[in-house]
Amino acid sequence: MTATLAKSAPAPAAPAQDDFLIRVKGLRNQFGDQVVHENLDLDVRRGEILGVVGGSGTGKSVLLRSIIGLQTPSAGEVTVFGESMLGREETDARNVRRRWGVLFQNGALFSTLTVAENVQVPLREYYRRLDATLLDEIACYKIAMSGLGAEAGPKYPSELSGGMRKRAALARALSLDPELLFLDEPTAGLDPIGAAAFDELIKSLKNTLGLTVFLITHDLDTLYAICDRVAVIADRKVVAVGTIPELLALDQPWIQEYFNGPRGRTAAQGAETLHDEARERATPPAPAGQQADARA
Ligand SMILES: Nc1ncnc2c1ncn2[C@@H]1O[C@H](COP(=O)(O)OP(=O)(O)OP(=O)(O)O)[C@@H](O)[C@H]1O
Repeated sequence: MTATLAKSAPAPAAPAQDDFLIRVKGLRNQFGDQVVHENLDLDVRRGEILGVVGGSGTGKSVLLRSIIGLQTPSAGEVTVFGESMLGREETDARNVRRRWGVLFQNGALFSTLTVAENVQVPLREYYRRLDATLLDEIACYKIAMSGLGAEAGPKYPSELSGGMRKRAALARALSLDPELLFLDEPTAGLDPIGAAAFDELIKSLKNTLGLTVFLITHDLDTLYAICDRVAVIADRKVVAVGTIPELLALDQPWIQEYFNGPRGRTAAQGAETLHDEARERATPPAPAGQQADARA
């Protein structure tokens, strides 16, 4: 029976090795007696927005830090762009690091530098010979890409709203034209309209620049609006990865509570409404005669 089904409906081809930009295998992280990750596996596919969710303290940020080399795991393997990230020489690691951008949870902007100077920090680190005019031009361009006006460039982080600081941090994360973007709770602290605008920005940057995005979030609306797949961390490991419908079909208590709780249902309804509105906009109105027929 199974064989017949397999013949008539072949399973989709498994992604090739180089379709994975990030591969984490058997990761273990421990602080004192506290084991945060045990035998954690995760693959991130090229070109996808992967949402990473889990309860508070389940180790989402520690996972991000392990992938980008800010946290040395006690066991496991992390490869990014096919390169092993653990135990690398600093020069090698720098060459890999320049291919990604990171937006940390609190933005992590340098408070004594203006927005434009913040954006220039990675450029100065990697391209020491760039002249001041070019640095200014690149900073202007990145600031515009992140949706800020040019007037934000000479401002200090303390002079910006929370949403503007997120965009400034995003401009800095984009400064080296990354292929891969790490975002740690990018919409936390934003009002719903600001959060939705930020989601749209991430989606359009992903589409226009061909980015792969690793996105930690608690924001259900973000998951529905922009994530291709979602990875769920619980019990110290990734317990499931898939599209939201795939996750909803699983009998996993945290997943059911998260997506089917009151907030999850509201986010799903919101996504459905947006989907319907988009479909209506995309459907050309029927000719007048046909409309009359339909009403009759
Ligand atoms: N440098 C550290 N030293 C000791 N414990 C740490 C360190 N970094 C993280 N932890 C602990 O590891 C656990 C996971 O932290 P992490 O910040 O990854 O959680 P999270 O899932 O991102 O949480 P949240 O959703 O609340 O941001 C927490 O219990 C935290 O206290």
